[in-house]
Amino acid sequence: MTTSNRLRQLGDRVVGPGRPVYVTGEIGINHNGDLDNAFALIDAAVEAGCDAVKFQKRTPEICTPRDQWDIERDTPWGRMTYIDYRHRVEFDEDDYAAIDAYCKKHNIHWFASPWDTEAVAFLEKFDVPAHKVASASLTDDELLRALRATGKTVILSTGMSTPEQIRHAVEVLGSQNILLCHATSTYPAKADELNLRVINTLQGEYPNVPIGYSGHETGLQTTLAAVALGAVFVERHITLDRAMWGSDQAASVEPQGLARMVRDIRTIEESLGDGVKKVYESELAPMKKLRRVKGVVAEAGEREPATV
Ligand SMILES: C=C(OP(=O)(O)O)C(=O)O
Repeated sequence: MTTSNRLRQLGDRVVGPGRPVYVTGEIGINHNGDLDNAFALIDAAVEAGCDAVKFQKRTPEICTPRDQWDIERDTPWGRMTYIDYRHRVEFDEDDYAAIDAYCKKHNIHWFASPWDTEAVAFLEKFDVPAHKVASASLTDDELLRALRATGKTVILSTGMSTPEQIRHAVEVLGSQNILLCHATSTYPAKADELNLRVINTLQGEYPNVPIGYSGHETGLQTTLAAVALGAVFVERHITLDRAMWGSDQAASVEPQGLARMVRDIRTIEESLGDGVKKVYESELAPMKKLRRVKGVVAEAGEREPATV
């Protein structure tokens, strides 16, 4: 198996085995429709060393079932109908133009998961490096076909999906431009339902597709384990404060945690190495001091070192 066909272009970055893990801070709708919140979240992602921030883009009239439009609910902005609320947490074209400029200025990618085909057309007005398919949209062939037509890398999340549904979605999207993400779609996801070994199952089943991880757990250890298992792309929801209004906030990572997570991902990718057993130059002094039976002496860095 070569790795070259498991590499994907995301703007000016190449993502895949042997390349730095591409880390995405999923803002989703944790900005609560407030551009200042979005900028503060972008700042946190830049500060942490993320490669991208991500949003969710919906056309409310298409994504909200008609029978829910008029249901009233209490929100931080007063009592309003559900359709008004969905509009309240959506950014318009001017907002995204401001986000685009802000991300360019701070040298961080942004992209989004469109939840309907109008949202695909909306996002295509911008120079986004990729599109994402949320797990909930994996069975939406019309959306997948619209995304395939963009020619961009499509990141496909696989939460709440069967192997057959995933195979069908891959067929509709074509495997050449996609990156698959293992995910469990519960918020927060429990450790015993993360099933991180599915990352290896997907690697085996889709040898020509890079495999990543989109996490909704609390804590960071399991996301780091996903990287150790070979995830080449990582996405976690981010928030300014887990106590903020919104259904995704509680299962999101705050700025300090995000910085720790990216730092630890970089250490893990460095420490995974190339898998070739060798004796390091730096091991020679400890070897001299500690090893009683010398064995066959090998040069530092040789592929087949000492027999002991
Ligand atoms: C919900 C989303 O993705 P995931 O299924 O990976 O959480 C999304 O990208 O909007």
